[in-house]
Amino acid sequence: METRFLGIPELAEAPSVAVVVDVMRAFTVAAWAFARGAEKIVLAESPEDALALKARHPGWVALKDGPPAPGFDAVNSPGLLRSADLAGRTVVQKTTAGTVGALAVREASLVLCAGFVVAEATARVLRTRGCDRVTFVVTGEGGRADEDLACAQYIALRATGTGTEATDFLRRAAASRAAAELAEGVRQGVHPDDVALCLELDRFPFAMVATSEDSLMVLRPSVRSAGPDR
Ligand SMILES: O=C(O)[C@H](CS(=O)(=O)O)OP(=O)(O)O
Ligand SMILES: [Mg+2]
Repeated sequence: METRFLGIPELAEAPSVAVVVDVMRAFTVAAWAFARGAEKIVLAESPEDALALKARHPGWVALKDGPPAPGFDAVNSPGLLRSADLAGRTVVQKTTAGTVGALAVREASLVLCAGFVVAEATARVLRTRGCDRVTFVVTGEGGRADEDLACAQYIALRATGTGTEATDFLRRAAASRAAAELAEGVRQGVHPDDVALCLELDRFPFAMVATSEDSLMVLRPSVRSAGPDR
């Protein structure tokens, strides 16, 4: 498998297969939303778009990063979301890095959104589909966020089938700037358990696939299909 690791500003043309990584916190939050019963997540272009979508669909749950904001129902925190009842709900998510990265590769034929909590499930999709060229989008800090790069490198190694040990990759993520900012209260809309929740390896058995639906980019969980792994 040929892999490359790019920041959002480095995405020149649409890749064929993209794995968009945001460990802290967008795609850990997305995975928790599905675990709490959400049917789908619409990735919004802007806070204004998120609110406009919610205005058209009052039953939808609008979520954005930063502090609680008027019109929004939730913040981008796994610790705060893990007790929410989202059964059957549609979540509209807008964050600084993760959702922007996914929208930047919306023309790709396969878009997976990932963090450590869905690492093995994501790698399995790449293996079973026999993807030979994969672009990992390292969403944080213009491509330099080490929590995202470490997770991307780990998934890439798992996808090639090698028995990669996760410890060093998780250690890098735990030592990242994002982890420090979350722990020190620099970032807002934070629960004390957020960093630990973002570092839970393979907490969930599903991968997360984003596709275009009616001009929106929609993320859904993808449970392992029957049949042999390759
Ligand atoms: O909510 C987060 O952790 C960040 C927001 S920021 O980097 O603190 O501004 O967003 P994400 O897109 O999940 O990295
Ligand atoms: Mg991030």
